[in-house]
Amino acid sequence: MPCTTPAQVNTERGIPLAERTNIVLVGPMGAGKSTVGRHLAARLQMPFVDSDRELESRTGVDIPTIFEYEGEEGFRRREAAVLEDLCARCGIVLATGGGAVMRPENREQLQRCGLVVYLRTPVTLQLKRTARDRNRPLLQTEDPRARLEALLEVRDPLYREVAHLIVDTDREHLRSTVRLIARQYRNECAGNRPGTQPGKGRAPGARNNQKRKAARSGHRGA
Ligand SMILES: Nc1ncnc2c1ncn2[C@@H]1O[C@H](COP(=O)(O)OP(=O)(O)O)[C@@H](O)[C@H]1O
Ligand SMILES: O=C(O)C1=C[C@@H](OP(=O)(O)O)[C@@H](O)[C@H](O)C1
Ligand SMILES: [Mg+2]
Repeated sequence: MPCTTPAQVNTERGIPLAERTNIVLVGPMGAGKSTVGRHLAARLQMPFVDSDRELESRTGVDIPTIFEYEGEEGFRRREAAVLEDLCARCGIVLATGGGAVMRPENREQLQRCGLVVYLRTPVTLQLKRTARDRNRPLLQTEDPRARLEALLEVRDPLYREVAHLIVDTDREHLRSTVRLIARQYRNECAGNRPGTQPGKGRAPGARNNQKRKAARSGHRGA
């Protein structure tokens, strides 16, 4: 269900821009989705939801326990159900888990419900940021670098497919990443929320995936 007035129409993939009132962060483990999401939400005064934390609070157990008892398949099933519920909300900042893009139905819902931002991060940085955390079952392996590389090979095209905007987190500090996404959201989507006005101008440094794709396919982007 659209959150607001269907005044603006975006031709890209037939998805009305007016449905996008959320900000959705995608990207690999250690990209900073949870961290950037929390700061972004504070800056924009929007509620912040992390789909992994939501899943943990619904089940009452942590992610490694879900993997232990139900395997990755069980985790993905639960994750998809959580994402479906969260995508029905309006005006939130949503940090997804790194594998949220694996299911086509997730990709479609994420795309529809918000401005999707891919936090692109090199594997070396992912490794550094996740080294001390035991809460990611997929990295509890002999060779986490090889695992991250293999995952990125499969997932990078999916992150790109779903994203409206790609931000390189290795080139930007946390604060400037947050500022850049906030500005882009204000420009593109904030006017969709009642009582808000879209901003002016484009955030410097932002790479608008939608517009690049639209230019290639001869469409006009959002
Ligand atoms: N832009 C950043 N610069 C420096 N450290 C970061 C940045 N983003 C995240 N981190 C750190 O990296 C770790 C993993 O970040 P997290 O937000 O949990 O990533 P994700 O949710 O994408 O897996 C955290 O300790 C966080 O403080
Ligand atoms: O990449 C993945 O498949 C996963 C990423 C994790 O979230 P973060 O990306 O926030 O670390 C979490 O959802 C789970 O451990 C699986
Ligand atoms: Mg996270």
